[in-house]
Amino acid sequence: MSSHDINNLQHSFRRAVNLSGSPGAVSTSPTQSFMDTLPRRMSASNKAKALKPFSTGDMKILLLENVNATAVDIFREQGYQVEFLKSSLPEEELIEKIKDVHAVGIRSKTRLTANILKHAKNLVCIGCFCIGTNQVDLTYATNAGIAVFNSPFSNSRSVAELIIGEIITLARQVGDRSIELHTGTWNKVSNKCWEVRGKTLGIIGYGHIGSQLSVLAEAMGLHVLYYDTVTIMGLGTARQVPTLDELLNNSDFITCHVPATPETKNMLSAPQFAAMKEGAYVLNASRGTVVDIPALIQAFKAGKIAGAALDVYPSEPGKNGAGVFNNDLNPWASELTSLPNIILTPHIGGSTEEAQSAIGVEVATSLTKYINEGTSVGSVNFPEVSLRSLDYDEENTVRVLYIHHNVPGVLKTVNNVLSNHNIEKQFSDSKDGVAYLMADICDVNQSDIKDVYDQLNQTDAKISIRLLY
Ligand SMILES: NC(=O)c1ccc[n+]([C@@H]2O[C@H](COP(=O)([O-])OP(=O)(O)OC[C@H]3O[C@@H](n4cnc5c(N)ncnc54)[C@H](O)[C@@H]3O)[C@@H](O)[C@H]2O)c1
Ligand SMILES: O=C(O)[C@H](O)COP(=O)(O)O
Repeated sequence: MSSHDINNLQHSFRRAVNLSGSPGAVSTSPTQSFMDTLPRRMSASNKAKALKPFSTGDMKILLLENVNATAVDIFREQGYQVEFLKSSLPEEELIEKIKDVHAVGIRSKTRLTANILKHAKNLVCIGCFCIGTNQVDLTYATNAGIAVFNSPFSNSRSVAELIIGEIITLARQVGDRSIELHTGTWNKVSNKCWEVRGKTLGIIGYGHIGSQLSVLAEAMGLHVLYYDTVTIMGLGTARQVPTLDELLNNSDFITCHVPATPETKNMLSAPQFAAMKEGAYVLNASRGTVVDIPALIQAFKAGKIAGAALDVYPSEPGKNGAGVFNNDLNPWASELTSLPNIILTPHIGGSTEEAQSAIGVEVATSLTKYINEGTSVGSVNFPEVSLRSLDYDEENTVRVLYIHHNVPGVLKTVNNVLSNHNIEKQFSDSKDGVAYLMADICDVNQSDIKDVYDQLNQTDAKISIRLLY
């Protein structure tokens, strides 16, 4: 039995009826062994309240990158132990911290590589408090039985609004005029300053953000073209084009809203800049790998593009501070920062109060439901499995959470074990070679629980097991 299994088992066996906010909450001591902790049932007066299936006070949550207070509140209300840090952590420090936590919450900066995750022996789930999940080694996480959650669209509107602001800022050279006046220079010019009305916006990636942006842009009188690998119905009069080149040839503003994938790496590089209209503007608030920045610098210097707005970079600092965006991080940094009409923002596309608050609630709720009930709805790497709440009024009911490799014969073996009891309800689904079975079994005596666990633990296909009761 791995230490991951042991921990999951111990936590499952340490269940107590721990009611959130209840002064009389019962919690088992972390020093108790699982044999000491007989299941305790809710009293009738507490029936309506949320029930934690084990001692939530034992759950350790590590939150990095200044995750919103809404999330911290939700976790603390559950009784979890929460460690909150404002910044990301260097690899060595993260390895130390992640060793004994059950859930970790990150944003876009923290890389959860296989090398880090292999130390996370107790980790049950990861919360990406953002849209992107490319910072997590999803393959490793899946094969280690770690569910990953994100917030797929809570900050889409914030990004779309930033891009609208930047389109006008670029077209009117507002950034340069502002910098000049900050240093006392009055430079009233109209040369190469444009209205956006009647111009064409080319959107690369017409997903949550791209499509929101499309609606806002049309309201300002822009024509919208979009390129996407999937055929998508255009909103308003926006028109999908069949090739990236067609979009590049015909757009005055080109904005990227695609995920970081091998296909989107350097999607805008020298040939694509060459294909753009003279004096086009380029915007990227997706991922730093999508635009080849040295090629962008060359295109700008050659007069091919008239300006750019970048919110994301191939390498980004792990924390705020003066001087952290430098040539050590990205070798072209000083050259880029010296150019006019290039708006540079520190990955703030989704950084609004509204977005962060909504993301905090959404991801913390998903993690809590997964930890307490096993519900994987909304997970990016697990099959979505859910059952109605476990009936804690029923004596001797146990919820079995069994994550396994999706190979033939597993369900037969598992149900052979479970069918010694009354299987009240069961749900199973698979995704990319990994399957997840959730079952509530009744008539399980205290002495049977370890037996169920041991038998499931011996199955070849097992990745991880939790028993909630
Ligand atoms: N700057 C920020 O703060 C910020 C905030 C939110 C999201 N983002 C990033 O923005 C990106 C887009 O987010 P979203 O929510 O709109 O994603 P989404 O998944 O809703 O949409 C992405 C779209 O890109 C398309 N696509 C994928 N590969 C493509 C390719 N090779 N060519 C053309 N189209 C392709 C998809 O079909 C999809 O329609 C993500 O990378 C996300 O991480 C950045
Ligand atoms: O993926 C995202 O949602 C964005 O890149 C925002 O990331 P952040 O939470 O680190 O600002």
